Amino acid sequence: MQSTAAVSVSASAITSGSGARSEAARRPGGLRVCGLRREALACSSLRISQAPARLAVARAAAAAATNGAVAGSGGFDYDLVIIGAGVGGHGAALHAVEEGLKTAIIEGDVVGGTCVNRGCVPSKALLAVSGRMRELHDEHHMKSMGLQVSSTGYDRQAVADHANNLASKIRSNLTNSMKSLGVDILTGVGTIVGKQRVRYGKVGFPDKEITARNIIIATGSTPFVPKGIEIDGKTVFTSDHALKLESVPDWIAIVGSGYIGLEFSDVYTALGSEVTFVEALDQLMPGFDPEIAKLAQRVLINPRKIDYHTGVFASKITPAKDGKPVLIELIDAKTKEHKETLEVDAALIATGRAPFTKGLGLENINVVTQRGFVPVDERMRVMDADGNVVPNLFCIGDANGKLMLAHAASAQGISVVEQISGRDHILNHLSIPAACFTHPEISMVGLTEPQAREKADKEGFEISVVKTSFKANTKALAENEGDGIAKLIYRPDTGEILGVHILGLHAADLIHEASNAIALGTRLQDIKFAVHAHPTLSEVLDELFKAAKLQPREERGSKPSQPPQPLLKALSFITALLSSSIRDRQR
Ligand SMILES: Cc1cc2nc3c(=O)[nH]c(=O)nc-3n(C[C@H](O)[C@H](O)[C@H](O)COP(=O)(O)OP(=O)(O)OC[C@H]3O[C@@H](n4cnc5c(N)ncnc54)[C@H](O)[C@@H]3O)c2cc1C
Ligand SMILES: NC(=O)c1ccc[n+]([C@@H]2O[C@H](COP(=O)([O-])OP(=O)(O)OC[C@H]3O[C@@H](n4cnc5c(N)ncnc54)[C@H](O)[C@@H]3O)[C@@H](O)[C@H]2O)c1
Repeated sequence: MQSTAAVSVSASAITSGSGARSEAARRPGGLRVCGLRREALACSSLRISQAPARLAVARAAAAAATNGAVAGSGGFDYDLVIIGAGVGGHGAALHAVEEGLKTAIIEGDVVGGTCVNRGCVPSKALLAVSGRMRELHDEHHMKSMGLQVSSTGYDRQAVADHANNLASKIRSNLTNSMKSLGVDILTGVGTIVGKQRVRYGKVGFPDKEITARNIIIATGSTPFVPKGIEIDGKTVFTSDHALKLESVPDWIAIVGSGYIGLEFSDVYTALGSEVTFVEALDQLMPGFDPEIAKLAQRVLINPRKIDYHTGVFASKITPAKDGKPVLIELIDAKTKEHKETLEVDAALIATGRAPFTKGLGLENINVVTQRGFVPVDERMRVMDADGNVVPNLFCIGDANGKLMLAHAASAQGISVVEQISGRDHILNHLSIPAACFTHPEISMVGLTEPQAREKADKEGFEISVVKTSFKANTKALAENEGDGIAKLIYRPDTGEILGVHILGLHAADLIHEASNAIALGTRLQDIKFAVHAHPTLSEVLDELFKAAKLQPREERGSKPSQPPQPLLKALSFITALLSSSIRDRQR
């Protein structure tokens, strides 16, 4: 039991879990890449002493990619300026300094952005508490393992402090990792004032100007609040307020059953609230694979104190005032007719996020946003109003709206730095996993079944689907956590993995075997022979891959698997090295 999480318990025997460890990933060149997941401590141990040898090569390659001028020269103040120090900007900055690029990051608020201060980090601290509370409250679960819990309770302020302290810790780790590597952290709001020129300073009065060979916009997003909803921050609020856990309402309506809604329903119900979901679409969790959403409803919604209204919009929400409760007017999502008015203690608005791109000065460079999102191509290069690439300007993370996840933002940033370092790179977004950290967790990568069927119909191939259950897994049963399935959608003719969806214990960790397989182009005919330790939850995926029925070898598509990314990277590194040494000899 972590002492910082304020759950008070008295149990006859409880085994404590260990904390997560972050680790720097190794790259072919021998340097570690510090990205989002390496945010905690590993970045400070990055071996920068190895950098100089590659630095010259990287600079030469970057120069080649940007019309011949050597990076750091040519009159620019910086090789790279990043606007926004969230996880996307941080991932890009660390990779840039590793590549030898002189880098600055401009932040208008606090380092860490949404994920660290108002998103992933504090929410996962609250979910860690809710997971333990849920387990300790589950008398049947405890008894079946021979445990007795005589009483449970929590101290709301201490739980809130746990989340806040974690955010502060990660924020300072992020800041220190950039400082120690020589990233210039510039304070103020950044505005693009012309090609390769950024001004920054106080809002409306940006008084300092810098130039950069390349600029990355990484300005993120803020909560989207539909018209008619009045936020008072006390009884009607967004995740920004909810994460402070200033209260635990007896009855809370959660508007929107996406990631935020679902995770907060897990927190609130574990802490004793009753929840009512209001969802505009016809089913809860509409973003998930429908079969997984259905099972999630059986596991995460129905047994808990949760009811729901689907197919309705919350058209008007009035905060509690003068002894009156929060009023929520529901209208039919299709006919727009008034359906009913809910009276609740509080309402959490979890209806998506809006890009934070106002005031960026995009009009100065002929860029028009689309619903606020910065238009980009598959290389994150910003497109102008005429559909042309704006040279030396990129946009990553929530601000481009491609995939609003922390690790996606960071991966896009690393991909951009690869390009400006002279190595072409396109990130395969279908290989990026996502997870919802409920108890149990849900995770996914690639296509949902309906998406895969649509693609198959269009492109004229067959798909197959197999499933395995956590109920048949020894480790899950030892933990008494047999609720859950894993689902694989694949092409029987080629063995290509199209999508994997998991609901069950530690699903968020399990998904990486599938996402790495997709990223590296590994086919089922190969991965099904990989060996998994016994007894582990990973065997759920082992079973899944083995269950896939492929066409006989001679009938299978002959298209070779995509070469692994590390191999591609190593090849492009060698090419860059050779071409820079040839150029050196010609000078
Ligand atoms: C409650 C919640 C939970 C979440 N949980 C998860 C999770 O578990 N896993 C996950 O992958 N994702 C999660 N997300 C999503 C994740 O937080 C975002 O996808 C991620 O933060 C996006 O990163 P970013 O770098 O694009 O933007 P942000 O993190 O939003 O950072 C943008 C930064 O830019 C700064 N900025 C904006 N404009 C300017 C300007 N003009 N000049 C200077 N600075 C500027 C902002 O102040 C901010 O610091 C969660 C989100 C929320 C709200
Ligand atoms: N674990 C994670 O990775 C994690 C956790 C939290 C947030 N996030 C990210 O943050 C982003 C925002 O999350 P979110 O849950 O707010 O958005 P979301 O897009 O996941 O879900 C929003 C839901 O609100 C519904 N909705 C919209 N307007 C409505 C209205 N007026 N009345 C009723 N329902 C309405 C939508 O149909 C949808 O189901 C997501 O894109 C997600 O990627 C990720």
